[in-house]
Amino acid sequence: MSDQDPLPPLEWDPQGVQIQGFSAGLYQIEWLLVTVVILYLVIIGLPDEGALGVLAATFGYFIFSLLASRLRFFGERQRWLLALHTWAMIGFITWFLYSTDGVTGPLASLYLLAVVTSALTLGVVVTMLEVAAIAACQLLLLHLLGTELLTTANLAPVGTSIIALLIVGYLTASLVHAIHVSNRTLLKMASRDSLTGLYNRRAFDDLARPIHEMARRSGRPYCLITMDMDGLKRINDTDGHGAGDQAILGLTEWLQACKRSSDVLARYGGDEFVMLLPETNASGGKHMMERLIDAVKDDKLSISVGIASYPEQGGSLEELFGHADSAMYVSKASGGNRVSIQSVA
Ligand SMILES: Nc1nc2c(ncn2[C@@H]2O[C@H](COP(=O)(O)OP(=O)(O)OP(=O)(O)O)[C@@H](O)[C@H]2O)c(=O)[nH]1
Repeated sequence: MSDQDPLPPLEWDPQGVQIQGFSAGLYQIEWLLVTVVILYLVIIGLPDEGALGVLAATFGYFIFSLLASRLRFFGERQRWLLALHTWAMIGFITWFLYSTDGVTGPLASLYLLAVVTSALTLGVVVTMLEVAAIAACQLLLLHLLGTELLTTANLAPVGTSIIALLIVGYLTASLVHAIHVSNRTLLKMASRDSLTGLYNRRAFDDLARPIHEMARRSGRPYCLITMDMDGLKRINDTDGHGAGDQAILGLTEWLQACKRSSDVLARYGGDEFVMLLPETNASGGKHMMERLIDAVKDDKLSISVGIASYPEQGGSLEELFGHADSAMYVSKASGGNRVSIQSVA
């Protein structure tokens, strides 16, 4: 979908929503980091050398966090912006350790904040890469502080803390992944019809609302179509429920074949389907449904269709549903297998 496309995404994006929700709390983690650092400086005192650098880095990091939370970077739900925050965290902690107590001091555990932030939002691979970056930073610190690198006494504490970060990062990211998987399954169960795999009524209502709002703001039309299969009860009664299911699945296939990717299709109830066609007026929707009725005849399927379009036939979704349903009943009462548009006085 291009940037100019007026339509909202037609798929729910649980991970995106989760990232957006997490971002609201991210600045609290960053301010916690700044608070711990300030407390440390107040209690232990500024280092003899490089005090100005420590203060400047702390102030700079505070401003970065403040601006990032104010600018609402995360409105775009971009993961790389979250990654940028964790890299800034790692950079700031490394600089602080360099200027104060060195690699193995108590503040080295602050790296945990970056690892947990990453594990909660960016996945196992990125988290492991960040732990590797922290290991590199710690080795660089040892080197810069003039410590002999290749001695067990110096490498052991760094190695131990890196292993701890690896375990915490891996376990947290794996658990979050498992939660994403189960969320996706739950979302699918809650939003899809089990027979056809189409959106159910609840999902359709959720997806239709932003399209309506978008059309209202842009003044562009959209078309709401309600459909009801003709004679499904007779198919069930004469050929069995399995044949009825096949008829529903057959119609679903035809509907999916004729719709555009931006159209939203749902099974609204037993033998009722509903479709929303963005950027389409009533006559566009009518042409499409007449072609469909013609095509499904070959499969001995028959449907009654009602159409209402925004803004011609109503200013709200509820009104449009009312008009489309009335039109559909007109089609049904006229013998079915036809399309009707209710004229609005
Ligand atoms: N096989 C099958 N039948 C279903 C399903 N959901 C609803 N039905 C049946 O579909 C039938 C719908 O009946 P009606 O509303 O009278 O619709 P119809 O038989 O198509 O009659 P008209 O709408 O008047 O043309 C009912 O008998 C329902 O039990 C389903 O998932 N599978």
